[in-house]
Amino acid sequence: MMNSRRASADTGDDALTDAIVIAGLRVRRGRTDVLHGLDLSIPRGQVVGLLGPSGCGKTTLMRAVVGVQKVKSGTVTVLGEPAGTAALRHRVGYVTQAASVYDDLTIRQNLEYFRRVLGASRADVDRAIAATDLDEHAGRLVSTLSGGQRSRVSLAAALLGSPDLLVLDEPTVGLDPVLRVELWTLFHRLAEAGTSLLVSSHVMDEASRCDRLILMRDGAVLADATPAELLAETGADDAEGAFLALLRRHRARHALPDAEPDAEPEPGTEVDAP
Ligand SMILES: Nc1ncnc2c1ncn2[C@@H]1O[C@H](COP(=O)(O)OP(=O)(O)OP(=O)(O)O)[C@@H](O)[C@H]1O
Repeated sequence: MMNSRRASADTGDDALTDAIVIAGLRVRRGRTDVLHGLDLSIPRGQVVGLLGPSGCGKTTLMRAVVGVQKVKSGTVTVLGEPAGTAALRHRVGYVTQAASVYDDLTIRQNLEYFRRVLGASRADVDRAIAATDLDEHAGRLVSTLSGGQRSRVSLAAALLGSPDLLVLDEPTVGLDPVLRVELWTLFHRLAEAGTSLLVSSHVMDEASRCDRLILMRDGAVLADATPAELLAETGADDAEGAFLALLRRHRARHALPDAEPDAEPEPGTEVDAP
């Protein structure tokens, strides 16, 4: 695996300096071995992208990070604590692919409800609404919102209580390019304020928006590097090219047949499993 942080991953201080440290993580779902002994460390205060084709294990990895995934072996340490422990309940925000807000409540009513469940402050609701640019819609029923607005309500709910780590599963899926840019800008604003973000996507042109990238394939990590390091290391012009170059390298190393034809995916399209 290409990993420009391996030296730091070998030090014993990772649990303190990194938001997430994963060692030897194996997960089996149903009859499928989904993650095959993953080692990974994810720094604090950055927007880290988790990219790879549909079905490669991104959601499974995120579920392990938030502590809702049964694991076969290995450890997942989040903010210095074992994933899923009670101490992390208010420190980790998770937005799943499915909308997690109530259609028959307004934005503000939804956030008030979640605020009370979390025991967060009243001021948090206004802060979360402002952070997601939902001020002018706050009194509207969620059922009347567009897909992008609805995604932002889920994100606003995850921001309640000011979590130290946000785990966002494909938050930009189905959004138009303008909304996608707005959301990525918001992610970076949150990171600048000290939040760590792990954001999954299977749209490769979102790679350049991340501070750091984890490229996954078939339950394994192909690369863990900055976008610039990835391009320099592979000689590719963009993330798609880098992904394909790493894939060829991975196949050669594991003596797997090359894909035919080795077509470059269009920017903004899914990278289909060859
Ligand atoms: N509940 C389940 N039971 C059995 N297998 C599952 C279950 N959920 C997912 N899988 C399998 O685990 C593998 C990884 O799925 P996962 O959802 O983690 O991938 P992903 O990279 O997040 O995909 P996508 O980008 O489409 O969301 C796939 O082979 C999938 O079929």
